[in-house]
Amino acid sequence: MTQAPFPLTRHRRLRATPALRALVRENTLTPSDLIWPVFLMQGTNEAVPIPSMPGVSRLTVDRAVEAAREARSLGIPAICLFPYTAMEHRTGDCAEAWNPDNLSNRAIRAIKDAVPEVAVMTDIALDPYNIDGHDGFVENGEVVNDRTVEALQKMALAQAQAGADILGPSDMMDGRIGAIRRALEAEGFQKVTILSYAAKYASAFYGPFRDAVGASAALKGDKKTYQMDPGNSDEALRLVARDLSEGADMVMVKPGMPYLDICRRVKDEFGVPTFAYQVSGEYAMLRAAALNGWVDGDRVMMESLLAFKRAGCDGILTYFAPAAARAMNG
Ligand SMILES: NCc1[nH]cc(CCC(=O)O)c1CC(=O)O
Repeated sequence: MTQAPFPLTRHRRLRATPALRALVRENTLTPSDLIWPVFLMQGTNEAVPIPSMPGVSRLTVDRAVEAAREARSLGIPAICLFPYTAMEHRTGDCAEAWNPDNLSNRAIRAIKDAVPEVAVMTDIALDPYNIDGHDGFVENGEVVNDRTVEALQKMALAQAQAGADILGPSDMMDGRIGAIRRALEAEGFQKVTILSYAAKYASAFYGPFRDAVGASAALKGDKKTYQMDPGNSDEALRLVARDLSEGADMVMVKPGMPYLDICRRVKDEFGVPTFAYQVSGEYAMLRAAALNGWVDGDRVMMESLLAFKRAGCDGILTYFAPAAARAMNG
């Protein structure tokens, strides 16, 4: 780097006015950087607030369609669906996961019917349907890999059939990306994309999400045998490489803010479309501080999202999506 000595160089010159700051700003945020996660529930014309996520509600399918319309008008390109599954649909065999008419698949169809321009992303993992609350089948107290992957293939095909644009395997089983990609190709779904939750950590920041989808009570034990150890960084690169080699189109790091170092490493190493998930606990802590008047809610929201862009991310899954897009649209 070449720099004249002070006072020939004065760094404050370029910070002196809004115009100059705007001119030299390296990273910016736009509504098209956002994916909006939406929680689904049974029923019609209802929204039930989630206490640990102030400002976020579970929506019935018709209300989720309204959310998709709002996404379109705000310039948010994609929404991601997470179902709150009724207790009677949580079973040992997780069959509801690939039911073509389950809540999630009905919502995909309704949204693609009404607002085809908005991309619909899904979650692929068994936890909403599993009596044990785990992302995979539990046999003799162990989360088993290969049998789970077969179930995830069926789940993926049902979602593709319903019209999903982006499949989001969030389960962290080995071999699932390749298995899902092969199934999609075999069934003629060449255009369906996979955004792999490639580096997903076993995190305490998922707490409010598990309340939102009713998984907190169901979960026995923890997810440390399949989700990553928060102490690891090189392993994230191996997992991203593996998922890309199996046919992932895009990759994700999750959680977000505590793992920006991983986002940067992934982007530098692979240069592929890289996303981060600013998860429920991150949203909850920023909202809680804002509601207490301890921080300026809008400003910490925008600053936290811009940090992902600076770390190299192409986009962010965030519960702030509609609020942030509204703020940007002025
Ligand atoms: N496979 C389930 C899943 N998909 C997204 C999240 C977390 C999202 C959030 O906290 O906002 C989780 C929770 C988990 O792994 O236990």
